[in-house]
Amino acid sequence: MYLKTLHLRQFRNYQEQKIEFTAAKTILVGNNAQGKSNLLEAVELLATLRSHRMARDRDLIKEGESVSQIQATLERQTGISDLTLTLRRNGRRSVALNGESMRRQMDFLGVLNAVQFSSLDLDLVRGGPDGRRNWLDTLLIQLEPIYAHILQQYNQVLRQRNAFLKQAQDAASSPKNLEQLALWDAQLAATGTKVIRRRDRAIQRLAPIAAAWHANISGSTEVLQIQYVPSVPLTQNQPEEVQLAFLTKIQQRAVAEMYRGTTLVGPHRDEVELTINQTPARQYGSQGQQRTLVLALKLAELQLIEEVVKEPPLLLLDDVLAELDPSRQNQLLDAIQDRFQTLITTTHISSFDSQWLNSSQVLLVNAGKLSS
Ligand SMILES: Nc1ncnc2c1ncn2[C@@H]1O[C@H](COP(=O)(O)OP(=O)(O)OP(=O)(O)O)[C@@H](O)[C@H]1O
Repeated sequence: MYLKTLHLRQFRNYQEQKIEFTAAKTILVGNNAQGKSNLLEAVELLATLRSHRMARDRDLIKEGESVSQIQATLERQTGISDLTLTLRRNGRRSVALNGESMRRQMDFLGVLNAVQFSSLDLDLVRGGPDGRRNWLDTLLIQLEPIYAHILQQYNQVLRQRNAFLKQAQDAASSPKNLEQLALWDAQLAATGTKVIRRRDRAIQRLAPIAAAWHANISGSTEVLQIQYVPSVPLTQNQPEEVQLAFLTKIQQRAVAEMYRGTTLVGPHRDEVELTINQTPARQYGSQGQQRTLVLALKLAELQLIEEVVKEPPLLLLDDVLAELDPSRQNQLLDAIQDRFQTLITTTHISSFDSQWLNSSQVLLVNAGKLSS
């Protein structure tokens, strides 16, 4: 797929900016805080309706404005699509495809696919489990857009169940409350099971691809394992079995949940374990080795999305090339070639080899304005 144009209106530090992409690689050059990452974030939003910076919509809208709009034309094998995302200060969003407003955001997801790679991704190795869950969810949204809806349903039930547990804390064992709790348990297990089964499937597909990339980059000296460790034991991926295991576990933790006033079982407590040579990756080796792991994950994401959607997704490289040593840079560049349209941000154009520069479109970014 190929992003032909992008039009930002009152987005972050851009007042109004139209961009036409004229090469498979676009390098955005500028000093810190000029708007390079903001531009990549706009593309990421069109792909996933999420920002890996976890920004609220009101932070995405230009200061002093109430509405922001991101518009793009995208060429796919099936034809050209026009995507529009409108953000409002009150948090209400709307999406349109080819000028037609889409009622469900799910119908908008999956039109544009992109893999984002920034220095924040190192937190996948070093940070807590929520970052890894978030990464997996963002990938799943692109693999199966209906997952966005499933996750939203689960989170809604979780919020309501938590509110109930808090409010019922003092009279937890009254028959009325127990009856009510059983209803919430059933809903949590039903929606949670859908999340767990999809996360399991995605990791099963991603893990061997990432392990192969990792062996390739590390020269086969290291073995990467990615394992999904759901909060509910998953012996089989049959929905009835998972749901039953969910209910059993939640009943075992009922007293603790009532006491703490919050839900202790479910995919919001899942973990994705990354190990290298059987040692947890966060304890293993140098920062360089941790970067290799993240690079392998990103290459695996690219490959998996391509396999599933049958077209190469976009790659958004936010200031990461300079952080990789020359051999890893080359491995990444070799893997991308011209197959994946790539937007790259950098503060120093000198870090690119001349062959690359010759085949790339170079844009300068300065205080929310682009020039060539
Ligand atoms: N909602 C907003 N309204 C106006 N300006 C904003 C808004 N959000 C962010 N900015 C501005 O955008 C700039 C940050 O841009 P961005 O994160 O794209 O930096 P960058 O060019 O990628 O630089 P770096 O190399 O530091 O990552 C800052 O000047 C910030 O004040």
